[in-house]
Amino acid sequence: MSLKNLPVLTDYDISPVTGFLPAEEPLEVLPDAYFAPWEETFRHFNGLLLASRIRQRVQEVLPASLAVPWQKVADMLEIQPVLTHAAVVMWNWRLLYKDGPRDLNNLDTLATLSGSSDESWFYLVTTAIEATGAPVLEKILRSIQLVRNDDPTGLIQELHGIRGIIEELVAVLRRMFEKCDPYVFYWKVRPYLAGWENMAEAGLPNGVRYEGVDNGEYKKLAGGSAAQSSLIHALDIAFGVEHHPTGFRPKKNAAGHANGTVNGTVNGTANGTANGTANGTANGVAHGTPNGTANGIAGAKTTQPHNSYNDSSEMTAAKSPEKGTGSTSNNFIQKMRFYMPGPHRNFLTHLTEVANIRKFVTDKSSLKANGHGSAEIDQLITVFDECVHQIKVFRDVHIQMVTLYIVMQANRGPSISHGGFAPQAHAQRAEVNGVEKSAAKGEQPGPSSKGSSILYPQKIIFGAPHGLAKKQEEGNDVVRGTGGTDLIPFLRQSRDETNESKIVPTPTFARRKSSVA
Ligand code: HEM
Repeated sequence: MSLKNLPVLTDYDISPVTGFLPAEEPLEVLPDAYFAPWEETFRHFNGLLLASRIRQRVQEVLPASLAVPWQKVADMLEIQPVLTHAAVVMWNWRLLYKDGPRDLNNLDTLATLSGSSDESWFYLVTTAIEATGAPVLEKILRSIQLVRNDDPTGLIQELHGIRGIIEELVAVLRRMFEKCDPYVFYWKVRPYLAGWENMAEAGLPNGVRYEGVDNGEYKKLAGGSAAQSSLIHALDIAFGVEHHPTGFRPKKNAAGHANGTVNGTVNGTANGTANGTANGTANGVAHGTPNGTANGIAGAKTTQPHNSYNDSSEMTAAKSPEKGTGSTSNNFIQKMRFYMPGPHRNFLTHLTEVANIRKFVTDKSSLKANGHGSAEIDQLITVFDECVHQIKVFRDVHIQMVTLYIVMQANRGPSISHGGFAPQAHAQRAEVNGVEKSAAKGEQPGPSSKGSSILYPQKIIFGAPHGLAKKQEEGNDVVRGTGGTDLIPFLRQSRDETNESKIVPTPTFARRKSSVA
């Protein structure tokens, strides 16, 4: 049987040097005069926001002048017309010194929404992660070839290199704490990343209407998230890390693969067995519709909001950002691929089809179990597990970060003394105290007292919930991610699934450490 050719990075718009980042610095502004109104609005964005005049320039309905070209560009890139990881991380950087490296000592952002250095740092740490991880792609492809050559010695060497790179990713990730203040991130930056899916409480029950696109129907598109990083997906695929819907833990067979039997229930709604087997890694995506991307959703009528990625009813054959991908794969993680540029998504599909490292190491491990072990097999298992362990450590640190940057901020609430000012919150507090001054004086409330320029859109201090991350139920803190996930259980499971992908599993000690919340 002839083997499928290995992917060639450049065929998928991936640079061997810069990975998923473009090899050239991204354009700072669009040169054509046609785009001048966009560029102009964006140049004045922070001023317009401060002066509470942004709504005079930007409506909630996306006008055709924006929606049509945006959709066209998105179609060309095979990405979604919404703020994405690609837009704010991969294509939003410049080098301070042109001959210097793509690292945190030499990167700046092209654009931010809040105008804060915290937001820049938030994006740039992730850009630096993409840059640091770039060499891992060729190493993964070489490893796959070494498996095909039945060359465990070469593979061991290559895996050592990969482990070193993942360690570096963790080191860069930890630098987030240096210059991105959790308070600023949560209250001032994150609202812009929210997208318009699951945003009923923020006043967008149907998403946003794109005038002139698909008969002006509403689109519900998820917010930007580094869960859209092709790099992390590539690592999962390479090492056979399988993700399942939250609360859905399939039994593994001897080779460590899911055999399709569901262990427990899915969010209390599904029980019994999952339809479709989860053989091999992320095969849900492999069978997705890489080219259907934008079209899948663009043509769809607005459907009922769905807030849960754990619901088995979503595990149907639907293949668009609005639905799951028809397997026991984690729907949220699979859905995030529709928010990647098409070539990168296609690369992941191709990679999935040729991934063989885990099977090779598992087979060697079986040899050992049957009394045919060797020092080389031991080394191979060890270094493979070390790579997986580093991915798990990455997720440990990430959970700590999410706890600090989201859960704790959501629980604490906004702080007026922190330098911010929430007009709507003040107006509501005034109501609570029975001192609605403007009403008492018979005056019309001024523009700042009715929330036209809320600087804390995530939560109104004394009022009804209004936002993204918040307590969903009294006494039960459920904080959701921009993608709508019940994020801590989702992230913990993702971490645990990584740990369980080791050939020789080790206990997940990190749970206590990472449960800061
Ligand atoms: C302050 C920093 C960060 C915060 C607050 C944060 C927040 C989140 C949240 C809330 C999710 C859940 C998905 C959702 O519902 O939106 C998520 C997922 C994810 N994030 Fe981050 N993130 C941060 C930094 C990063 C960085 C730098 C990376 C590096 C690429 C990253 C990679 C991921 C990945 C891969 C997932 C999917 C879950 C998984 O694979 O385990 N995040 N993040």
